[in-house]
Amino acid sequence: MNGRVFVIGLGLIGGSLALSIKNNHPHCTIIGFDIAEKNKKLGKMLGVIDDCVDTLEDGAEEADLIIIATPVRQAEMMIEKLAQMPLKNDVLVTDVGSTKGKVVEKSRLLQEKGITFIGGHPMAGSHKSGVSASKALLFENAFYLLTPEETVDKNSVQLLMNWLSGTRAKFLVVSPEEHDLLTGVISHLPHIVAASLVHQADDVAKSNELVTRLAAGGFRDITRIASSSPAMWRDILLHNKTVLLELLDKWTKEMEKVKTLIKTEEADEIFDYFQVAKNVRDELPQNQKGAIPAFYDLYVDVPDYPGIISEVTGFLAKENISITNIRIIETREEIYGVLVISFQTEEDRKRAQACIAAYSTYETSIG
Ligand SMILES: NC(=O)C1=CN([C@@H]2O[C@H](COP(=O)(O)OP(=O)(O)OC[C@H]3O[C@@H](n4cnc5c(N)ncnc54)[C@H](O)[C@@H]3O)[C@@H](O)[C@H]2O)C=CC1
Ligand SMILES: O=C(O)C(=O)Cc1ccc(O)cc1
Repeated sequence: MNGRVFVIGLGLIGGSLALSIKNNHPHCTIIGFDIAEKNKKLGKMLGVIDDCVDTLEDGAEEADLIIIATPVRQAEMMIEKLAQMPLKNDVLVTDVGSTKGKVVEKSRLLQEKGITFIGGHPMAGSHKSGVSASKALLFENAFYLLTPEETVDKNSVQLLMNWLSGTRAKFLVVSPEEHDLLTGVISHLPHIVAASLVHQADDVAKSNELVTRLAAGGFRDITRIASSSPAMWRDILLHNKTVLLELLDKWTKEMEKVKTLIKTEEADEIFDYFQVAKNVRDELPQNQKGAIPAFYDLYVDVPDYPGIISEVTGFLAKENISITNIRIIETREEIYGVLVISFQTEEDRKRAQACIAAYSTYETSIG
């Protein structure tokens, strides 16, 4: 497709969408805007955008597609501003925010001007932020939720999906309310819990320095998402207030239940509590991107000697297999350590497994 795409907010998500749109529509022109000058410069330098503009007006007026990719409270402000600007009659406006209720409500200002707005949320991402972390295939196989209001023409929804086809995401239409409930349960509440676990450990660390050292393993993994952008999460919590207050009430009750089970030493019920959770979790789809992305981890049993990491990455480099992360699990005191290598795709993980088997006798497992 030809046309001008205007991306407002050149961060992880705005940048990744810009790259994926360009991949499938090489003849379109991607213009970027960000309040931070350095992000515009970086976006251009990295080839994420074709050009940048100094003001919102300069980018919006001639745009065929406008993507608002700022934190959600800023997104509301962007909509207010766009509603006061002369825009093309047939421009499509969308956003990428993690909450939808308030953004869609605000979008009625555009609708009153005859401008089509379709709320959007690519349900994949990372705890990293910024345009330099952008990837064209960040959303591959992820769900991409769209929340068009009933007044929105089906052709406009199709047009937006065509623009976004390079994401290779799976589009799903839901109402803004359903969206906020679903993401509250599977993404927003878990972020609050992750942050609270870090706070709790930090509190104990003040009187026992061993906490920090021991937290390097599994604790670090389950609290990874607590490293996400505080500004983004502040806005998400404020936007999804009603849903989150209800979920937190339920969570508190759930914790009270667990407390009682422990106090009364109900061994069988405690067992059941974990057994049911295990059954449910084991049935969740594997290797499919959700809001909290799955990583394609490969565990490699390796001898613990200096240079082992470069030896194994050397095997992978010979076969041109890219990795996204590598670390050693240090929980064991014996001679052998476990190297955990993360890949972007299942195919890369399979190739890596075959490659390591071909070059060494190290045992591998997918955990
Ligand atoms: N990070 C993630 O994993 C995901 C984030 N989202 C949503 O995407 C949106 C963007 O998130 P990220 O790209 O991760 O954040 P980011 O922090 O990487 O990028 C946001 C960008 O917006 C810019 N910005 C802020 N206010 C602005 C304004 N008034 N005008 C122009 N630019 C402005 C910032 O300077 C920054 O470059 C958020 O609404 C978030 O809820 C959605 C899916 C995943
Ligand atoms: O880094 C992670 O695990 C995330 O949870 C990414 C994420 C953050 C916000 C979203 O709205 C969707 C996905």
